[in-house]
Amino acid sequence: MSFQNIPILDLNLALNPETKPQFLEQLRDAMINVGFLLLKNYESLGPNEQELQQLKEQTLEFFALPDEIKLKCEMINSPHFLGYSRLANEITASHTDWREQIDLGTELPPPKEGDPIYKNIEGPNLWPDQEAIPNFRPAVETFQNKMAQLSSIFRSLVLESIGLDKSAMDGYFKPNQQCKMKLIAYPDGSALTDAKSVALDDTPQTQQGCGPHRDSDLITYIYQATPHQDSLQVQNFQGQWVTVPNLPGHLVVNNGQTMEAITQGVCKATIHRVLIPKPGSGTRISIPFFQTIDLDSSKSAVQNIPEEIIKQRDERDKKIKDWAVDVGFQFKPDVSKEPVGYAVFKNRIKSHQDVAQRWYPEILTQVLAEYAK
Ligand SMILES: O=C(O)CCC(=O)C(=O)O
Ligand SMILES: [Fe+2]
Repeated sequence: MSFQNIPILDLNLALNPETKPQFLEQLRDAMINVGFLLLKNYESLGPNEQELQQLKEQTLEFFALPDEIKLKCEMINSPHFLGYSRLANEITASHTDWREQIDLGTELPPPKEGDPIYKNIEGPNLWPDQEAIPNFRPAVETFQNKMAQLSSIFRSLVLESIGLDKSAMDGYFKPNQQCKMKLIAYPDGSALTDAKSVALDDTPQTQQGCGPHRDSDLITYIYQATPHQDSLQVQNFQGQWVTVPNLPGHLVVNNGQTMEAITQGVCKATIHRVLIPKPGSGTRISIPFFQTIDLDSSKSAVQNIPEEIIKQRDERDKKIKDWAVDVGFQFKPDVSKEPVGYAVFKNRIKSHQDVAQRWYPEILTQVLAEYAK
């Protein structure tokens, strides 16, 4: 049988040499057999309660800004796929996502002339007008810095848990490595009665807050900022949807496809989705942080994974049935053939076709042709 619950891990156990082996064992199981976990007691290495609260307040303030201010930093103005997306403008698994969001990344310069096209994933943010929301940028940057620190330590623990040296992935990162994040608002069902899809001829009857997908990055961390319980779901390896509990003081942690690719499939990138919050439950706010690797990385997968771990991967794969029936097509990184940036770039094009139409019309045509195959 595949997993029925999301494991809960206590980071304090990892910080004490006596309990670290127990932590690593739980972590290995979560990485191989679930792909998702809930992490508690991360404050000494990551954001504290007050910093998360500030980020939540700034997120609420941002979404409450007049449309004209939000639209000034709309993603269509960014060749880097950063900025604000209005409600119902994003597509996942061929349907509209009934959410509104702003994509933010580590503040970086645009790529240089002559750089490969996928380098456009990196660039400056489109910040909302500082006068309208002065505390927004500091709250976002504090969160990014703390999460960059936490995710880097967590990555070493993951490597140790699958029998590798904790520095085994250092070569996949570069100085000032870009991290991504999103502030997302999911209006509840009763607020969507008159809503219209921007991108497709869809209605909120799909119940799709965000359609079934695997993340593209290395590891994702999600701060579920409002107490909604029944929105985020993970598909187990028999195709059943398992709800991720929303526990105060816990971050959701999940593997992305890059992680799966560079660990030879050991760490599973599990399919997940978000349902529209129940009518009357208010807007759900969720803040995922995406740890990414150097876009230029075309190193092959990590080597030297112990036999015993590979065996656990193969046992899991033998049991996988009916999985991924409705996830739709996604570009999967194949680090042995091309730099990881290509897959990440194509997935951005597919999700944000209006942005792609403006900045990369020819590549959009190619991506849609590949997607239709
Ligand atoms: O809203 C959430 O909690 C998760 C969203 C998600 O899976 C994503 O944006 O990749
Ligand atoms: Fe996701």
